[in-house]
Amino acid sequence: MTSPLVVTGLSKSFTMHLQDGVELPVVQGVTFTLEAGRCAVLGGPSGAGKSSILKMVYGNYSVDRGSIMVAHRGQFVDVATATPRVVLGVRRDTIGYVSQFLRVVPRVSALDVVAEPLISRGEDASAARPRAQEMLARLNLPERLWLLPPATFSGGEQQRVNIARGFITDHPILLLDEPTASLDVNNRQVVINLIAEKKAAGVAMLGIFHDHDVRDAVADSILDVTSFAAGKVAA
Ligand SMILES: Nc1ncnc2c1ncn2[C@@H]1O[C@H](COP(=O)(O)OP(=O)(O)OP(=O)(O)O)[C@@H](O)[C@H]1O
Repeated sequence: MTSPLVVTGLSKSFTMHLQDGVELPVVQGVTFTLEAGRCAVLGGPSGAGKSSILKMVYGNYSVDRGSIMVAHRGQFVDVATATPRVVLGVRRDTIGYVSQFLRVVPRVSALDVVAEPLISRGEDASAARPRAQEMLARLNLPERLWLLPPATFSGGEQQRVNIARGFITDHPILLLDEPTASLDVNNRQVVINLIAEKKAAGVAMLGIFHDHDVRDAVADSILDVTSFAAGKVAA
């Protein structure tokens, strides 16, 4: 089977313009392949560049060298060099992203925040809203909160809205940036179950999990970010 995501020789440094243009190397030569139905976890110490890799794959950070080939609408596109228009298409149809924090939109209810990715992909609101309710119920968000905007929710409540929004779609690739960071043990287990269901559905996942129990439960392979620059071969 063709891999949905092939990353080759990815390198990036940041130029600190306020400090005489000092170059801060972040990652070098990152090379890996994601497989459908498996979850690869980025490992390595704090500051090794794990989040930066996710942001490059999602097209949020520019890339200095290397390629990010994504199977998108029946062909491969290189996110590293794609136009913003193509990157938006990749995000709509191919790569989903569950970040640690919810980007709160004023006056939009939690239910609509969760249903929105389905509606923007052409699903009817009448079908999308019950699915959003189902996701919020699974993540134990109290029903009294569903019609309120999440701006005043607790950190864990906001994160659950964010997870519901990220997992509701059927993107074939899912990026997970510490989705369980502020969750209690019950809700962590819900996320572990959601990831298992995505695997069964053939979704390829790339994630960062600082919680060892969650990492052990979901990881099919660990990609040590520091090993690439040293020229070692990744799992
Ligand atoms: N936008 C940016 N501008 C400048 N430096 C940045 C930027 N984003 C990340 N960095 C730097 O790149 C390095 C890697 O950061 P990154 O967040 O990718 O690491 P990480 O492995 O995800 O860390 P953690 O496990 O602590 O979240 C850090 O030294 C960070 O300060």
